[in-house]
Amino acid sequence: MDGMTKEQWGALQGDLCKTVGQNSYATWLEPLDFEGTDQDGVLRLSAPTTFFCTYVTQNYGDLLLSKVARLNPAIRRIAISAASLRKAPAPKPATVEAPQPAAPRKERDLPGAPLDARFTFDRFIVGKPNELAHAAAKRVAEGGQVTFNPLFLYGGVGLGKTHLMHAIAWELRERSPELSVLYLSAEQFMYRFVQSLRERKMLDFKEMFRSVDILMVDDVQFIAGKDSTQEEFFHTFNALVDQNKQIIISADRAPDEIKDLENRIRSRLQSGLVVDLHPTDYELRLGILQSKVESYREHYPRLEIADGVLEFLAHRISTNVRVLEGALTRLFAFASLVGKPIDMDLVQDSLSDVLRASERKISIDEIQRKVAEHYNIRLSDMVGPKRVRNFARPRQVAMYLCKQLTSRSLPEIGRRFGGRDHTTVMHGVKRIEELRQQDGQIDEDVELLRRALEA
Ligand SMILES: Nc1ncnc2c1ncn2[C@@H]1O[C@H](COP(=O)(O)OP(=O)(O)OP(=O)(O)O)[C@@H](O)[C@H]1O
Repeated sequence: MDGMTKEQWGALQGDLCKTVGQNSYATWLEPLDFEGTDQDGVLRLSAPTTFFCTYVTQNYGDLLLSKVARLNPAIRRIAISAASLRKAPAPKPATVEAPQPAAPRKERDLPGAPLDARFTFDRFIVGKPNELAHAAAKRVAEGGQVTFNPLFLYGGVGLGKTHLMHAIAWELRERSPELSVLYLSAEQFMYRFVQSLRERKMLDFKEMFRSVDILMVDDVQFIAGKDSTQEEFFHTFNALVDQNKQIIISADRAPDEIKDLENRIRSRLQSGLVVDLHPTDYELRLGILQSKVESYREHYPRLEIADGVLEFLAHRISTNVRVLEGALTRLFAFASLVGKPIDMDLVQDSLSDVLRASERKISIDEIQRKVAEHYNIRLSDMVGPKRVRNFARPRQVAMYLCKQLTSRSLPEIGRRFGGRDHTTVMHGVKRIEELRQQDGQIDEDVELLRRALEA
Protein backbone atom coordinates (compact mmCIF):
# COMPACT_ATOMS: atom_id res chain seq x y z
CA MET A 1 0.00 0.00 0.00
CA ASP A 2 1.26 3.50 -0.88
CA GLY A 3 2.16 6.07 1.72
CA MET A 4 -0.10 8.97 2.45
CA THR A 5 0.10 11.93 0.08
CA LYS A 6 0.02 15.59 0.89
CA GLU A 7 -3.29 15.78 -1.00
CA GLN A 8 -4.80 13.09 1.21
CA TRP A 9 -3.65 14.98 4.29
CA GLY A 10 -5.17 18.15 2.84
CA ALA A 11 -8.43 16.35 2.14
CA LEU A 12 -8.69 15.36 5.82
CA GLN A 13 -8.62 18.91 7.09
CA GLY A 14 -12.32 19.71 6.68
CA ASP A 15 -13.26 16.56 8.54
CA LEU A 16 -10.80 17.28 11.36
CA CYS A 17 -12.11 20.79 11.71
CA LYS A 18 -15.68 19.51 11.96
CA THR A 19 -14.75 16.92 14.54
CA VAL A 20 -12.77 19.07 16.93
CA GLY A 21 -14.49 22.41 16.25
CA GLN A 22 -13.20 25.49 14.50
CA ASN A 23 -11.27 26.87 17.46
CA SER A 24 -9.39 23.80 18.50
CA TYR A 25 -8.70 23.08 14.87
CA ALA A 26 -7.28 26.53 14.22
CA THR A 27 -5.23 26.43 17.42
CA TRP A 28 -3.83 22.92 17.27
CA LEU A 29 -4.35 21.07 14.02
CA GLU A 30 -4.19 23.65 11.28
CA PRO A 31 -0.57 24.58 12.15
CA LEU A 32 0.57 20.98 11.56
CA ASP A 33 2.55 20.52 8.35
CA PHE A 34 2.69 17.39 6.30
CA GLU A 35 6.28 16.15 5.96
CA GLY A 36 5.87 12.77 4.30
CA THR A 37 5.47 9.09 5.05
CA ASP A 38 8.08 6.42 5.68
CA GLN A 39 8.22 2.93 4.20
CA ASP A 40 7.24 1.47 7.55
CA GLY A 41 3.91 3.29 7.66
CA VAL A 42 4.88 6.34 9.72
CA LEU A 43 3.20 9.59 8.82
CA ARG A 44 5.53 12.48 9.63
CA LEU A 45 4.07 15.84 10.64
CA SER A 46 5.72 18.94 11.98
CA ALA A 47 4.48 21.46 14.50
CA PRO A 48 5.80 24.90 15.47
CA THR A 49 7.25 23.97 18.90
CA THR A 50 8.09 21.00 21.09
CA PHE A 51 5.32 21.90 23.48
CA PHE A 52 2.93 21.87 20.55
CA CYS A 53 4.08 18.37 19.51
CA THR A 54 3.51 16.96 22.97
CA TYR A 55 0.17 18.66 23.39
CA VAL A 56 -1.18 17.59 20.02
CA THR A 57 0.10 14.05 20.44
CA GLN A 58 -1.47 13.69 23.86
CA ASN A 59 -4.75 15.32 23.05
CA TYR A 60 -5.35 14.62 19.40
CA GLY A 61 -3.00 11.72 18.63
CA ASP A 62 -5.63 8.99 18.70
CA LEU A 63 -8.08 11.03 16.72
CA LEU A 64 -5.50 11.87 14.05
CA LEU A 65 -4.40 8.28 13.77
CA SER A 66 -7.92 6.96 13.46
CA LYS A 67 -8.81 9.47 10.74
CA VAL A 68 -5.58 8.94 8.85
CA ALA A 69 -5.73 5.17 9.09
CA ARG A 70 -9.26 5.14 7.86
CA LEU A 71 -8.21 7.08 4.78
CA ASN A 72 -5.00 5.15 4.31
CA PRO A 73 -4.74 1.86 6.20
CA ALA A 74 -1.00 1.69 5.43
CA ILE A 75 -0.38 4.33 8.10
CA ARG A 76 0.28 2.70 11.47
CA ARG A 77 1.90 5.49 13.38
CA ILE A 78 2.09 9.27 13.45
CA ALA A 79 5.26 11.11 14.45
CA ILE A 80 5.09 14.81 15.15
CA SER A 81 8.30 16.77 15.53
CA ALA A 82 9.02 20.42 16.09
CA ALA A 83 9.71 22.27 12.85
CA SER A 84 12.51 24.30 14.40
CA LEU A 85 14.26 21.17 15.64
CA ARG A 86 13.76 19.02 12.60
CA LYS A 87 17.30 19.41 11.35
CA ALA A 88 18.85 19.13 14.84
CA PRO A 89 20.31 15.78 15.90
CA ALA A 90 17.79 13.21 16.98
CA PRO A 91 15.02 14.95 18.91
CA LYS A 92 12.66 12.11 19.59
CA PRO A 93 9.34 12.92 17.96
CA ALA A 94 6.19 12.51 19.99
CA THR A 95 4.38 9.54 18.54
CA VAL A 96 1.14 7.71 18.74
CA GLU A 97 1.06 4.03 17.84
CA ALA A 98 -1.72 2.01 16.35
CA PRO A 99 -2.46 -1.15 18.32
CA GLN A 100 -0.62 -4.11 16.78
CA PRO A 101 -2.20 -5.78 14.98
CA ALA A 102 -4.72 -3.05 14.35
CA ALA A 103 -8.01 -4.08 15.84
CA PRO A 104 -10.74 -4.12 13.24
CA ARG A 105 -12.72 -0.92 13.58
CA LYS A 106 -16.25 -1.54 14.67
CA GLU A 107 -18.32 0.52 12.27
CA ARG A 108 -21.63 1.70 13.58
CA ASP A 109 -24.42 0.64 11.31
CA LEU A 110 -26.15 4.00 11.55
CA PRO A 111 -24.67 6.72 9.39
CA GLY A 112 -24.63 9.32 12.15
CA ALA A 113 -21.97 11.85 13.00
CA PRO A 114 -19.73 11.13 15.99
CA LEU A 115 -20.76 12.71 19.26
CA ASP A 116 -18.37 15.10 20.95
CA ALA A 117 -17.43 13.69 24.35
CA ARG A 118 -17.35 17.17 25.87
CA PHE A 119 -20.91 18.04 24.88
CA THR A 120 -22.78 16.62 27.86
CA PHE A 121 -25.39 18.12 30.18
CA ASP A 122 -22.79 18.24 32.98
CA ARG A 123 -20.73 20.65 30.99
CA PHE A 124 -23.58 22.81 29.80
CA ILE A 125 -23.86 25.95 31.89
CA VAL A 126 -27.40 27.13 32.37
CA GLY A 127 -28.33 30.79 32.62
CA LYS A 128 -31.31 32.97 31.85
CA PRO A 129 -30.71 33.00 28.08
CA ASN A 130 -30.74 29.23 27.67
CA GLU A 131 -32.75 27.87 30.59
CA LEU A 132 -35.83 27.06 28.54
CA ALA A 133 -33.90 25.31 25.80
CA HIS A 134 -31.97 23.39 28.44
CA ALA A 135 -35.13 22.33 30.28
CA ALA A 136 -36.76 21.14 27.05
CA ALA A 137 -33.64 19.23 26.03
CA LYS A 138 -33.44 17.63 29.44
CA ARG A 139 -37.07 16.57 29.28
CA VAL A 140 -36.55 14.89 25.91
CA ALA A 141 -33.38 13.23 27.16
CA GLU A 142 -35.25 11.72 30.08
CA GLY A 143 -37.17 9.67 27.52
CA GLY A 144 -40.58 8.39 28.38
CA GLN A 145 -43.64 9.48 26.56
CA VAL A 146 -43.05 11.73 23.59
CA THR A 147 -44.65 15.00 24.61
CA PHE A 148 -43.49 17.47 22.03
CA ASN A 149 -42.55 16.38 18.60
CA PRO A 150 -40.40 17.71 17.11
CA LEU A 151 -38.32 19.64 19.58
CA PHE A 152 -37.01 22.52 17.52
CA LEU A 153 -34.00 24.35 18.99
CA TYR A 154 -32.76 27.48 17.36
CA GLY A 155 -30.31 30.28 18.04
CA GLY A 156 -27.37 32.23 16.65
CA VAL A 157 -23.94 30.85 15.88
CA GLY A 158 -22.08 29.17 18.71
CA LEU A 159 -24.79 29.44 21.36
CA GLY A 160 -24.90 25.75 22.20
CA LYS A 161 -27.40 24.06 19.87
CA THR A 162 -25.06 21.27 18.89
CA HIS A 163 -23.90 20.92 22.49
CA LEU A 164 -27.48 20.41 23.67
CA MET A 165 -28.26 17.92 20.91
CA HIS A 166 -25.20 15.83 21.70
CA ALA A 167 -26.07 16.02 25.38
CA ILE A 168 -29.52 14.60 24.65
CA ALA A 169 -27.98 11.82 22.58
CA TRP A 170 -25.43 10.93 25.29
CA GLU A 171 -28.05 10.82 27.98
CA LEU A 172 -30.47 8.78 25.91
CA ARG A 173 -27.73 6.31 25.08
CA GLU A 174 -26.96 5.92 28.73
CA ARG A 175 -30.52 5.71 29.98
CA SER A 176 -31.90 3.58 27.18
CA PRO A 177 -29.10 1.81 25.34
CA GLU A 178 -31.64 -0.27 23.48
CA LEU A 179 -32.94 2.77 21.58
CA SER A 180 -31.31 3.66 18.32
CA VAL A 181 -30.43 7.32 18.38
CA LEU A 182 -29.31 8.88 15.13
CA TYR A 183 -27.65 12.28 15.18
CA LEU A 184 -26.50 13.90 11.96
CA SER A 185 -26.31 17.25 10.27
CA ALA A 186 -28.79 18.22 7.58
CA GLU A 187 -25.84 18.31 5.22
CA GLN A 188 -25.05 14.67 5.98
CA PHE A 189 -28.70 13.80 5.52
CA MET A 190 -28.55 15.30 2.06
CA TYR A 191 -25.27 13.63 1.27
CA ARG A 192 -26.70 10.21 2.24
CA PHE A 193 -29.79 10.87 0.26
CA VAL A 194 -27.91 11.84 -2.91
CA GLN A 195 -25.57 8.89 -2.52
CA SER A 196 -28.49 6.48 -2.19
CA LEU A 197 -30.08 7.92 -5.29
CA ARG A 198 -26.85 7.53 -7.21
CA GLU A 199 -26.30 4.00 -6.03
CA ARG A 200 -29.97 3.11 -6.45
CA LYS A 201 -30.29 2.24 -2.79
CA MET A 202 -33.25 4.41 -1.92
CA LEU A 203 -35.10 1.58 -0.28
CA ASP A 204 -32.23 0.96 2.12
CA PHE A 205 -32.07 4.66 2.84
CA LYS A 206 -35.77 4.90 3.65
CA GLU A 207 -35.73 1.77 5.73
CA MET A 208 -32.75 2.87 7.71
CA PHE A 209 -34.09 6.33 8.54
CA ARG A 210 -37.51 4.98 9.39
CA SER A 211 -36.06 2.40 11.75
CA VAL A 212 -34.49 4.80 14.22
CA ASP A 213 -36.12 5.61 17.56
CA ILE A 214 -34.80 9.12 17.87
CA LEU A 215 -33.73 11.24 14.95
CA MET A 216 -31.68 14.39 15.49
CA VAL A 217 -30.92 16.68 12.59
CA ASP A 218 -28.58 19.61 13.18
CA ASP A 219 -28.56 22.83 11.14
CA VAL A 220 -31.73 22.06 9.23
CA GLN A 221 -31.61 25.45 7.48
CA PHE A 222 -29.11 23.76 5.19
CA ILE A 223 -31.83 21.96 3.24
CA ALA A 224 -33.64 25.21 2.38
CA GLY A 225 -33.88 25.51 -1.38
CA LYS A 226 -32.88 21.87 -1.93
CA ASP A 227 -36.16 20.54 -3.20
CA SER A 228 -35.72 16.81 -3.43
CA THR A 229 -33.84 16.63 -0.13
CA GLN A 230 -36.70 18.54 1.50
CA GLU A 231 -39.19 16.18 -0.01
CA GLU A 232 -37.38 13.15 1.37
CA PHE A 233 -36.90 14.83 4.72
CA PHE A 234 -40.62 15.52 4.87
CA HIS A 235 -41.48 11.86 4.28
CA THR A 236 -38.94 10.67 6.83
CA PHE A 237 -40.29 13.16 9.31
CA ASN A 238 -43.90 12.08 8.83
CA ALA A 239 -43.11 8.40 9.00
CA LEU A 240 -41.32 8.84 12.32
CA VAL A 241 -43.95 11.11 13.84
CA ASP A 242 -46.61 8.60 12.83
CA GLN A 243 -44.74 5.93 14.76
CA ASN A 244 -44.49 8.27 17.73
CA LYS A 245 -40.70 8.47 17.43
CA GLN A 246 -38.96 11.53 18.79
CA ILE A 247 -37.43 14.07 16.41
CA ILE A 248 -35.09 16.85 17.46
CA ILE A 249 -34.12 19.55 15.04
CA SER A 250 -31.81 22.53 15.29
CA ALA A 251 -31.42 25.59 13.10
CA ASP A 252 -29.83 29.00 13.21
CA ARG A 253 -33.24 30.70 13.07
CA ALA A 254 -36.92 30.10 13.73
CA PRO A 255 -38.88 27.94 11.25
CA ASP A 256 -40.78 30.90 9.83
CA GLU A 257 -37.55 32.76 9.19
CA ILE A 258 -35.94 30.03 7.09
CA LYS A 259 -36.34 31.11 3.50
CA ASP A 260 -36.94 28.64 0.67
CA LEU A 261 -38.46 26.08 2.95
CA GLU A 262 -41.65 24.45 1.76
CA ASN A 263 -44.65 25.54 3.77
CA ARG A 264 -45.68 22.03 4.70
CA ILE A 265 -42.21 21.45 6.19
CA ARG A 266 -42.27 24.76 7.97
CA SER A 267 -45.56 23.98 9.60
CA ARG A 268 -44.37 20.48 10.50
CA LEU A 269 -41.33 21.99 12.18
CA GLN A 270 -43.54 24.35 14.14
CA SER A 271 -45.93 21.66 15.24
CA GLY A 272 -43.98 20.58 18.34
CA LEU A 273 -42.08 22.76 20.76
CA VAL A 274 -39.99 25.60 19.34
CA VAL A 275 -37.45 27.06 21.78
CA ASP A 276 -34.63 29.45 21.21
CA LEU A 277 -31.24 30.00 22.76
CA HIS A 278 -30.90 33.72 23.38
CA PRO A 279 -27.59 35.51 23.03
CA THR A 280 -25.51 34.98 26.16
CA ASP A 281 -25.44 37.55 28.93
CA TYR A 282 -22.46 38.53 31.06
CA GLU A 283 -23.28 36.14 33.92
CA LEU A 284 -23.64 33.15 31.61
CA ARG A 285 -20.38 33.95 29.83
CA LEU A 286 -18.56 34.24 33.13
CA GLY A 287 -20.04 30.94 34.30
CA ILE A 288 -18.92 29.22 31.11
CA LEU A 289 -15.41 30.63 31.44
CA GLN A 290 -15.16 29.50 35.06
CA SER A 291 -16.24 26.00 34.19
CA LYS A 292 -13.80 25.82 31.26
CA VAL A 293 -10.98 26.94 33.54
CA GLU A 294 -11.81 24.06 35.86
CA SER A 295 -11.54 21.59 33.02
CA TYR A 296 -8.27 23.12 31.81
CA ARG A 297 -6.77 22.60 35.24
CA GLU A 298 -6.30 18.93 34.36
CA HIS A 299 -3.81 19.90 31.68
CA TYR A 300 -2.33 22.98 33.31
CA PRO A 301 -2.50 22.39 37.08
CA ARG A 302 -0.06 25.14 37.97
CA LEU A 303 -1.30 28.03 35.89
CA GLU A 304 -2.58 31.02 37.79
CA ILE A 305 -5.20 33.41 36.51
CA ALA A 306 -5.06 36.98 37.78
CA ASP A 307 -8.21 38.51 39.24
CA GLY A 308 -10.35 40.26 36.71
CA VAL A 309 -9.17 38.37 33.62
CA LEU A 310 -12.26 36.18 33.28
CA GLU A 311 -14.53 39.14 34.01
CA PHE A 312 -12.76 41.16 31.33
CA LEU A 313 -13.17 38.39 28.75
CA ALA A 314 -16.84 37.92 29.65
CA HIS A 315 -17.39 41.66 29.16
CA ARG A 316 -15.48 41.98 25.98
CA ILE A 317 -16.21 38.82 24.03
CA SER A 318 -19.93 38.64 23.70
CA THR A 319 -20.29 37.36 20.14
CA ASN A 320 -20.44 33.63 20.71
CA VAL A 321 -19.29 30.98 23.12
CA ARG A 322 -16.99 29.36 20.59
CA VAL A 323 -14.95 32.54 20.31
CA LEU A 324 -14.89 32.83 24.09
CA GLU A 325 -13.61 29.27 24.45
CA GLY A 326 -11.05 29.80 21.71
CA ALA A 327 -9.74 32.86 23.53
CA LEU A 328 -9.31 30.90 26.73
CA THR A 329 -7.60 28.00 24.96
CA ARG A 330 -5.19 30.42 23.38
CA LEU A 331 -4.49 32.13 26.68
CA PHE A 332 -3.68 28.86 28.41
CA ALA A 333 -1.51 27.68 25.56
CA PHE A 334 0.32 30.99 25.36
CA ALA A 335 0.85 31.19 29.10
CA SER A 336 2.26 27.70 29.27
CA LEU A 337 4.46 28.27 26.23
CA VAL A 338 6.04 31.41 27.61
CA GLY A 339 5.86 30.26 31.22
CA LYS A 340 3.95 33.31 32.44
CA PRO A 341 0.84 33.70 34.55
CA ILE A 342 -2.40 34.65 32.87
CA ASP A 343 -2.83 38.35 33.55
CA MET A 344 -4.09 41.37 31.66
CA ASP A 345 -0.74 41.90 29.91
CA LEU A 346 -0.86 38.39 28.51
CA VAL A 347 -4.48 38.93 27.48
CA GLN A 348 -3.52 42.02 25.50
CA ASP A 349 -0.50 40.30 23.94
CA SER A 350 -2.13 37.08 22.92
CA LEU A 351 -5.67 38.12 22.14
CA SER A 352 -5.35 41.47 20.45
CA ASP A 353 -6.96 40.21 17.23
CA VAL A 354 -9.91 38.61 19.04
CA LEU A 355 -10.44 41.70 21.16
CA ARG A 356 -10.33 43.96 18.13
CA ALA A 357 -12.78 41.80 16.20
CA SER A 358 -15.26 41.58 19.03
CA GLU A 359 -14.91 45.18 20.07
CA ARG A 360 -18.18 46.82 20.78
CA LYS A 361 -18.85 49.76 18.61
CA ILE A 362 -19.39 52.01 21.59
CA SER A 363 -17.96 55.46 21.08
CA ILE A 364 -16.45 57.83 23.59
CA ASP A 365 -19.16 60.35 22.66
CA GLU A 366 -21.87 57.89 23.51
CA ILE A 367 -20.31 57.11 26.87
CA GLN A 368 -19.90 60.77 27.74
CA ARG A 369 -23.50 61.53 26.81
CA LYS A 370 -24.94 58.61 28.76
CA VAL A 371 -22.91 59.32 31.86
CA ALA A 372 -23.74 63.07 31.76
CA GLU A 373 -27.41 62.19 31.43
CA HIS A 374 -27.23 59.73 34.30
CA TYR A 375 -25.64 62.24 36.68
CA ASN A 376 -27.69 65.06 35.36
CA ILE A 377 -24.81 67.29 34.33
CA ARG A 378 -24.11 69.07 31.06
CA LEU A 379 -21.84 67.46 28.51
CA SER A 380 -19.74 70.60 28.46
CA ASP A 381 -19.09 70.18 32.20
CA MET A 382 -18.11 66.57 31.70
CA VAL A 383 -15.29 67.53 29.35
CA GLY A 384 -14.70 71.05 30.76
CA PRO A 385 -11.98 72.14 33.18
CA LYS A 386 -14.02 72.39 36.42
CA ARG A 387 -12.78 70.05 39.12
CA VAL A 388 -15.68 70.18 41.56
CA ARG A 389 -16.80 66.81 42.84
CA ASN A 390 -20.15 66.99 41.03
CA PHE A 391 -18.37 66.97 37.71
CA ALA A 392 -15.16 65.18 38.59
CA ARG A 393 -16.77 61.92 39.70
CA PRO A 394 -19.00 61.48 36.62
CA ARG A 395 -15.96 62.37 34.49
CA GLN A 396 -13.96 59.60 36.14
CA VAL A 397 -16.81 57.15 35.68
CA ALA A 398 -16.96 58.06 31.98
CA MET A 399 -13.18 57.65 31.64
CA TYR A 400 -13.37 54.29 33.35
CA LEU A 401 -16.11 53.12 30.99
CA CYS A 402 -14.14 54.38 27.97
CA LYS A 403 -11.22 52.25 29.11
CA GLN A 404 -13.43 49.20 29.69
CA LEU A 405 -15.66 49.39 26.67
CA THR A 406 -13.50 50.82 23.91
CA SER A 407 -10.01 50.05 22.72
CA ARG A 408 -8.93 53.69 22.85
CA SER A 409 -5.58 54.37 24.51
CA LEU A 410 -5.27 56.47 27.65
CA PRO A 411 -3.79 59.49 25.78
CA GLU A 412 -6.60 59.30 23.25
CA ILE A 413 -9.24 59.20 25.98
CA GLY A 414 -7.49 62.13 27.68
CA ARG A 415 -7.66 64.18 24.49
CA ARG A 416 -11.39 63.57 24.23
CA PHE A 417 -11.91 64.79 27.78
CA GLY A 418 -10.89 68.35 27.10
CA GLY A 419 -7.25 67.58 26.34
CA ARG A 420 -6.36 65.97 29.67
CA ASP A 421 -3.13 64.14 30.25
CA HIS A 422 -3.08 60.30 30.14
CA THR A 423 -1.98 60.17 33.77
CA THR A 424 -5.20 61.96 34.73
CA VAL A 425 -7.18 59.29 32.90
CA MET A 426 -5.16 56.56 34.56
CA HIS A 427 -5.80 58.10 37.96
CA GLY A 428 -9.53 58.37 37.18
CA VAL A 429 -9.76 54.74 36.10
CA LYS A 430 -7.91 53.58 39.22
CA ARG A 431 -10.10 55.68 41.48
CA ILE A 432 -13.28 54.16 40.08
CA GLU A 433 -11.83 50.68 40.39
CA GLU A 434 -11.20 51.37 44.08
CA LEU A 435 -14.57 52.99 44.62
CA ARG A 436 -16.35 50.04 43.04
CA GLN A 437 -14.94 47.90 45.85
CA GLN A 438 -15.84 50.34 48.61
CA ASP A 439 -18.98 52.11 47.57
CA GLY A 440 -22.03 50.08 46.60
CA GLN A 441 -23.75 53.05 45.02
CA ILE A 442 -20.90 53.78 42.60
CA ASP A 443 -20.59 50.12 41.76
CA GLU A 444 -24.29 49.96 40.95
CA ASP A 445 -24.14 53.16 38.88
CA VAL A 446 -21.23 51.86 36.81
CA GLU A 447 -22.88 48.51 36.26
CA LEU A 448 -26.14 50.15 35.22
CA LEU A 449 -24.37 52.42 32.80
CA ARG A 450 -22.38 49.57 31.33
CA ARG A 451 -25.51 47.58 30.71
CA ALA A 452 -27.29 50.53 29.17
CA LEU A 453 -24.35 51.18 26.85
CA GLU A 454 -24.08 47.57 25.83
CA ALA A 455 -27.78 47.09 25.28
N1 LIG B 1 -24.16 27.05 27.95
C1 LIG B 1 -22.99 26.53 27.58
N2 LIG B 1 -22.21 25.92 28.48
C2 LIG B 1 -21.00 25.40 28.12
N3 LIG B 1 -20.50 25.44 26.88
C3 LIG B 1 -21.25 26.03 25.93
C4 LIG B 1 -22.51 26.60 26.22
N4 LIG B 1 -23.02 27.14 25.09
C5 LIG B 1 -22.10 26.89 24.13
N5 LIG B 1 -21.04 26.22 24.63
C6 LIG B 1 -19.83 25.80 23.90
O1 LIG B 1 -19.66 26.67 22.81
C7 LIG B 1 -19.19 25.96 21.67
C8 LIG B 1 -20.14 26.20 20.52
O2 LIG B 1 -21.38 25.56 20.80
P1 LIG B 1 -22.21 24.73 19.70
O3 LIG B 1 -21.27 24.06 18.74
O4 LIG B 1 -23.18 23.88 20.41
O5 LIG B 1 -22.91 25.93 18.96
P2 LIG B 1 -24.05 25.93 17.87
O6 LIG B 1 -25.16 26.73 18.44
O7 LIG B 1 -24.36 24.55 17.43
O8 LIG B 1 -23.33 26.76 16.73
P3 LIG B 1 -23.42 26.66 15.14
O9 LIG B 1 -24.58 27.49 14.75
O10 LIG B 1 -22.12 27.24 14.70
O11 LIG B 1 -23.57 25.22 14.77
C9 LIG B 1 -19.09 24.52 22.08
O12 LIG B 1 -17.76 24.22 22.41
C10 LIG B 1 -19.98 24.42 23.31
O13 LIG B 1 -19.54 23.44 24.20
